[in-house]
Amino acid sequence: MPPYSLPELMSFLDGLPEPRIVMDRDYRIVAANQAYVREFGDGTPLLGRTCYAVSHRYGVPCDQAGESCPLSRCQEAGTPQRVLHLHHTPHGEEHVDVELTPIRDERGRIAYFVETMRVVREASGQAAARGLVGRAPTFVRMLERMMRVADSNAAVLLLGETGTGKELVAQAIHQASPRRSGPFVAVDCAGLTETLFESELFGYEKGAFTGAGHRKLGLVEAAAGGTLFLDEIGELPLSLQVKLLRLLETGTYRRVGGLDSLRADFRLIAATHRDLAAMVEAEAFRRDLYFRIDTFPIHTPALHERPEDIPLLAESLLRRVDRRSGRRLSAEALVWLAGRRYSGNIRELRNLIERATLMADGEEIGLADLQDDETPRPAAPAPDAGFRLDELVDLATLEERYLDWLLPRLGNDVAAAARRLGVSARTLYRKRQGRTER
Ligand SMILES: Nc1ncnc2c1ncn2[C@@H]1O[C@H](COP(=O)(O)OP(=O)(O)OP(=O)(O)O)[C@@H](O)[C@H]1O
Repeated sequence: MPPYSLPELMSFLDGLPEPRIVMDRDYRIVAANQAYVREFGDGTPLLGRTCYAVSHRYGVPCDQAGESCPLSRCQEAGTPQRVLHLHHTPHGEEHVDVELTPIRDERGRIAYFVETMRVVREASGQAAARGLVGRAPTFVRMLERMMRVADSNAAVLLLGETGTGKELVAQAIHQASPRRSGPFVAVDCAGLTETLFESELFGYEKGAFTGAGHRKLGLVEAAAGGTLFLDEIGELPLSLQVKLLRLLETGTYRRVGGLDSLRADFRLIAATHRDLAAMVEAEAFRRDLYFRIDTFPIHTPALHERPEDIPLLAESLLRRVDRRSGRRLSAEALVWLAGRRYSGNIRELRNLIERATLMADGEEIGLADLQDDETPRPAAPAPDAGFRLDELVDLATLEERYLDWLLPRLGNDVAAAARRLGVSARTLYRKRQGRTER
């Protein structure tokens, strides 16, 4: 017998707000608390049914259906296990954060498992008019990392191609964090010049410089109690990286023209589409700043890493951009969208759908509406188009043009290009920045 009888365990669990069930070693539900019945109950009795049948409609445990199973992991490791699963709920399929804790009998053997569930409100597994949507394994992996880090105050670094949803992910982490009632302040580092950096981030006192007619709050101060999102951090010039590092290390700053040292109170989320590690090697990004912001990196997958999500995203984006409600994409249109390459990722998909909604007159958006795309797109260059030069140029220009031709072919991956060219990434960065090699 376990140290607690089932009725004792249940009366304890019933008092808890989160949905919880108790399972035996054979995956059978032996008890469910009131919160679980309220949120996940489907009207049919739960007791005696297996968790995989109720949550997934599987005939076999999750690990035999190609998913990770927290129960078998918990059994093997003997410690609590946490995973993210897509579960059937009365509201359709939703992402659920599942935590399993073993309950031992007096001889130390695992007798039961208590499973605690939390529906992830920050992302949807079905088409939705707002927020993150997705169900592909790469998306679920990202979501799992987001949910793990959200509770903490750790710095997060979002790494992913342009248009993969880094800003949306940053907002979702903020929403899932204890700072959700505080502000979310986004800063585009690409737009920060030397002169703007301090006045934008730290604010200024009245009379700090000509034109400073009143005290202005900086973005760091505006983010107090919330999250500061530094977008495009890879674009920050080296001279400004030092200033940012000082803020992060000391946790204090001064308004321009001010004497008081003010304490910063924000959770940092930074994002970039650049290969920061390669930039560090190339000395284009400070190593100390990199390690300061890289506490918890999260990769935001490109569309080609989650092609199965394209129809779901397309349906969701249609609800967001169409001024007429209730229209659908034709089956043919969905197939065409799913088979396309997107160098601009979800942003490009969104634009494509928005244009099509303007072209379509009927209730259905068809292939012709999508293909009526007259804007010349900076399409990814055809891989077989060779390098050509039709005029006489000096060697420096030749090198420059060759790099202009080569880099897009390698996805603008400087580290990969450097390997192909037999030079260091650092040399290549310097060439791109128009500097002479040291
Ligand atoms: N998982 C998702 N579900 C639904 N919409 C998404 C998702 N990810 C991104 N989007 C939408 O795609 C567009 C681009 O997203 P976002 O601006 O967050 O990308 P980004 O990675 O920050 O881009 P950049 O690097 O260019 O700043 C936005 O309209 C956003 O709402």
